[in-house]
Amino acid sequence: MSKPQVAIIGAGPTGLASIKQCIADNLDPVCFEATSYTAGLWRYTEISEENNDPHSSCYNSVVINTSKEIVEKFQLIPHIKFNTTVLNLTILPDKRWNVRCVTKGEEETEQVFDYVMVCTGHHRYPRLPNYQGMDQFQGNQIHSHFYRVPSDFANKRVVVVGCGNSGMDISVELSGVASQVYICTRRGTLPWILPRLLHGKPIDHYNSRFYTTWLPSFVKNYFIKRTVKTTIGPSPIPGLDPKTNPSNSHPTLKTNFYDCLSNGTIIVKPNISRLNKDNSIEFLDNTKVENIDAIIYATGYKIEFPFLDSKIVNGGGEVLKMFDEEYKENLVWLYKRMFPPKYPNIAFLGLVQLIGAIFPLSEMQARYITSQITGHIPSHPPISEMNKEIKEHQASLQKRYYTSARHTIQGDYFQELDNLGTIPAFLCNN
Ligand SMILES: NC(=O)C1=CN([C@@H]2O[C@H](COP(=O)(O)OP(=O)(O)OC[C@H]3O[C@@H](n4cnc5c(N)ncnc54)[C@H](OP(=O)(O)O)[C@@H]3O)[C@@H](O)[C@H]2O)C=CC1
Repeated sequence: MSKPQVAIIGAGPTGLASIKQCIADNLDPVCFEATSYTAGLWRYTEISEENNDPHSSCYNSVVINTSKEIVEKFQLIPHIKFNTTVLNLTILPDKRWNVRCVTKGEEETEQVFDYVMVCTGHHRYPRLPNYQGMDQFQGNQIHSHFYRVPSDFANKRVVVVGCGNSGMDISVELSGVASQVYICTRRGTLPWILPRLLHGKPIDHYNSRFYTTWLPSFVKNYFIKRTVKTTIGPSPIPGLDPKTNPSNSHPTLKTNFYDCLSNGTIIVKPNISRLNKDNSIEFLDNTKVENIDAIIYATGYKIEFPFLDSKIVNGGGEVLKMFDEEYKENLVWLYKRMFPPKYPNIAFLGLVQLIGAIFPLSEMQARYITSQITGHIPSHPPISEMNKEIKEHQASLQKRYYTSARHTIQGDYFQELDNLGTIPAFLCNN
């Protein structure tokens, strides 16, 4: 009998884990990778005329592990079709998937697969705000996806929009070279800023099952607030400390942001109300800054899969009606964070924003899927049960996090691993 054929889309860390696991389970994987290299969105690439729409969102100072070891050790390269973009996936009457793709400089081709593992990540397509006057502003406007090095902004007056990790990192980098940096927060406050290291260890290493699963959130919030108070302290500019609890948002990690606030190289502003032709910018508190050279929108990413009908990922009409306008832009309606209830033989991996590293979960997801393809673990429950699980998960996210497009795929490290790893047949098989 021939081996089941599996299409893997993307050779980033999640795609590489998927190839490795398919090989281990005696499946036949073909990985389609749009670029000429592995590591996908996690590989730093310069922006140039030839590479003006980069895959990677990494700026030069982000420290990354490009997964070279796994590629070499498990001999994954022969399974990857580089420079090959998947254009379209269609489901066939026998529930297999037709993959239409094109390799650079060649004709389009089609191939049928028993299963598809989508591993393209969620930091590829910039989300932009919509401000009055954006089309009239004469300065440079870019999304943080296109930001690479601070020297491009030397001696410039720059406005950074958004206070996630990108906005905070970039504004601090720029503060060393720009003549003035402004950062806008649409919440009116700064986010919770947590120490990167605590007693010499990365802060996420203090996560434990007991902490994340058993402690009530008011106790967790108390501990985090106390840690922040004793390590970082409050904002040096009064009135900017967050009004929500630490557990209500994706955390932001410490840079020397507060140093920059105190010496004035970064000034915090509320959201923008309009941009003007004379390069001035007005804010919601009726203040105005003049002569702005550049705006960097660090406003996060859209979760998109251009080769697929979006309702496969977000559940479509009836499901979308349940959510707020912004939240539904990035809604992911997947059973166990991977499986669209109505579409068999396809899974999305790495679509969880963990507080902790994503790579162990990607690997666990790949193992779960290949165990299911090989029949070591049971297939899915009925569609109604899958929808119920997703609905409950989304309700718990909405209860915990404030409503924002950045919070639709949040996950806790241990719960997400346990959600897959506690199935006995799965453990025995691996
Ligand atoms: N060094 C590191 O470890 C880094 C990690 N990252 C990770 O990459 C991921 C993406 O981060 P990032 O690029 O910061 O994106 P995020 O989605 O995390 O943050 C986006 C920011 O933009 C704000 N925003 C969104 N839409 C608007 C709007 N229309 N008007 C004004 N403000 C808006 C959000 O506000 P609100 O909160 O109100 O939604 C939020 O402050 C995260 O997981 C992050 O942790 C990124 C950079 C560095």
